[in-house]
Amino acid sequence: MNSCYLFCLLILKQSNALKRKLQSPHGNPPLKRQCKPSVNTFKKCATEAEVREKGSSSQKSLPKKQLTDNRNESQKSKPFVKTSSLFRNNPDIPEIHRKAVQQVQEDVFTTDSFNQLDLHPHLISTINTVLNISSMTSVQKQTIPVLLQGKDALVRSQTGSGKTLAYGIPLVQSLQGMEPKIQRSDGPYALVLVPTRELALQSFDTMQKLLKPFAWIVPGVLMGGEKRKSEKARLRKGINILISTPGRLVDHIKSTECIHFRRTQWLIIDEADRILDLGFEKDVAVILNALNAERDTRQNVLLSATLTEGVTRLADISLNDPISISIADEIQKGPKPASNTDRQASSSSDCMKQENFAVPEKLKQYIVMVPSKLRLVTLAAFILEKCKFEKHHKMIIFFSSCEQVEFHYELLLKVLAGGPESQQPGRSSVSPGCLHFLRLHGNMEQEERTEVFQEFLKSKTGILLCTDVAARGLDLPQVTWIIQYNAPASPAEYIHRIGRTARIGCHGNSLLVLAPSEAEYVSLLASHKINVSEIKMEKVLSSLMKDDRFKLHRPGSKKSCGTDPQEVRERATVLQTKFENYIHSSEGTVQWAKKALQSFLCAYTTYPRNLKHIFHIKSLHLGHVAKSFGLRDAPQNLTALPAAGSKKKTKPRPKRSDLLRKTHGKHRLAEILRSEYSSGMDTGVSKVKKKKQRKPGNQQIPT
Ligand SMILES: Nc1ncnc2c1ncn2[C@@H]1O[C@H](COP(=O)(O)OP(=O)(O)OP(=O)(O)O)[C@@H](O)[C@H]1O
Repeated sequence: MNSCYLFCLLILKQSNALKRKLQSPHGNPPLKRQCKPSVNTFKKCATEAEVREKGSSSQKSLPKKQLTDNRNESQKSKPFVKTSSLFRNNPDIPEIHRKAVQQVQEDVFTTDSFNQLDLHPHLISTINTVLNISSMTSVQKQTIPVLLQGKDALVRSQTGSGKTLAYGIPLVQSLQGMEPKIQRSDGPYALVLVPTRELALQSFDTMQKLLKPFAWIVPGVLMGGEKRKSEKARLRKGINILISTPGRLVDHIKSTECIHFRRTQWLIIDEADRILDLGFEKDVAVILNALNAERDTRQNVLLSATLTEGVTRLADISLNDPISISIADEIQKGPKPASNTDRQASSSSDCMKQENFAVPEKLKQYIVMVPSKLRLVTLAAFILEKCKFEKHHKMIIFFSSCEQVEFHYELLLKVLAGGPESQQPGRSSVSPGCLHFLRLHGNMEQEERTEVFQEFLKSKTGILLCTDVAARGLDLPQVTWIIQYNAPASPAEYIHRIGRTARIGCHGNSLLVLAPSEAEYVSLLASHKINVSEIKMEKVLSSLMKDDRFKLHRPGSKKSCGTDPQEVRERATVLQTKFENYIHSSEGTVQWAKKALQSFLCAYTTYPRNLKHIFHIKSLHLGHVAKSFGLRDAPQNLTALPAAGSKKKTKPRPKRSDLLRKTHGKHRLAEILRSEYSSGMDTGVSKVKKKKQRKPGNQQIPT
């Protein structure tokens, strides 16, 4: 049993001992909270919510005792379902008092064309015709000349500003001109490290396009989940630009004889701050040792939208007198030069000290404050509003664990979209108004992961439920909404998640769902110069008025009118009842919901220490949180839950349970739970062959 699991159990016991009293968000003694006055205006019969499912409209409201009795009866005949009130005993939603901050902004585009650079004409025409790009972005204008001069660089610019081409173009320019001509069998001249498999595929795709006129240079991708044997065969044949996730590369360094870095002259680390996180640090050290052992000199490039001073530790071991390029900081440093785009790269790394990250100009950021009990219905209402009634939206929803992604995917599919028959696999678009759910997380088979990624990439609409595996680097066109159902662990991760929309000058929106006890997160974002506006939960829920599936049928009920708050609440309760009915339709689904809840609680314990005052498990009310997983009561028996993956009705997740068993220390656990950027082969690293002899004199980085 891992430490997190024990911790959760401890917390659950504590929560029970609190007898469901609500906890003050500020850590004061628990208080019985009152609902807002406006909530109290809701009539008792509705808040008691003796909600009948379809076909039971002839029944009248019953006293509470009778209701309970009826419910017991209903185990057989199911005439009634009681949903305890969603709208009572919720904590107050605090007012958000904060100063508006001036967000850091960058100019994405310049008017300069690629012709101004000293590039091979075929490369320029490929950029123009294959990639359909004519003018450089700011980061490209700053970075390409520096890299063409052979210098090392630290590059920071906002999400979706074209960093891939900022390193891709000079890389291809330099390799195509090499004499004697590069041969496939030479092996890697360049190594590109990226944190996830999908980003590896995407970068590979871009590289392939750039290399069209230079067919003798072979790019290749190594990533977890692929057959190791076929990767070995490809390595044997030769890969000149090797794109890989760190874990998978380490695996090959340790077990594949033919891999070598004799000619590796470029090291590019994309999403460098992410790759330097605790989870990857060891892998990167192994990789740098392997590179250093075979070659003394190399050109190194580190890129991210959120490069910070913390990255200088890697910079120290991997960079040689680097040039720092930070588009936003150049703007902040002083009065704008005559031409906005004419900024000079800085030779100091001072600008990386800045922890205020640029946000795309056309990105509108929102938060919604939702009491735990109402989270699920609010999410569902928001999805309906944007993807069913407004249409033409493409949405990504972030969760903090794979189990939650699987759980919400199935639940929303069954209850909101009307079952799997409404989802035709393989299609790239759906009819307007029809909800099309997809999911992506680290416990899926690679084949399916790639299929889903490709499908969402090509699709004009759709709702992708995912973990942070999709937070970094992915360029998914036309995404209009980013929902963060669980708050990210850092402002940097917030920036990357929202950065999946509003790319390269496009419009986009993001919504962060916070519990009232998490309200201070808004100030935390503001302290990093991130401005958010509030959307009221009631406004989100009012979209249920457009969907008569959630209308409460009862004798004498009047015609629905506009956004009557009482009816909105009734409908929210009907929807919640549908969720609960689905969950309580079998013991298997109840266990499944408990597991998802448990994984949420586990993930909640992994927020870093500096955020514990905002995200402390003690401020969660277990019974209320349970409701957002469709459970009618706070689970009393989480201890009795089967081991992950062993229950028939629950989703088998052997990899995850393996990972959890192999987890040592909270940081590693946090890594797995929050991000799961694993190579897919990470548990197999132990079958390691000793790597070749290191060159004497080369610096060895401790692993
Ligand atoms: N000069 C350009 N003009 C127009 N579009 C461009 C240009 N350069 C790149 N793009 C396009 O912009 C999109 C985003 O580029 P890219 O994925 O490289 O951004 P990024 O800065 O790496 O983002 P992230 O920080 O999220 O990884 C891609 O679709 C790319 O094709």
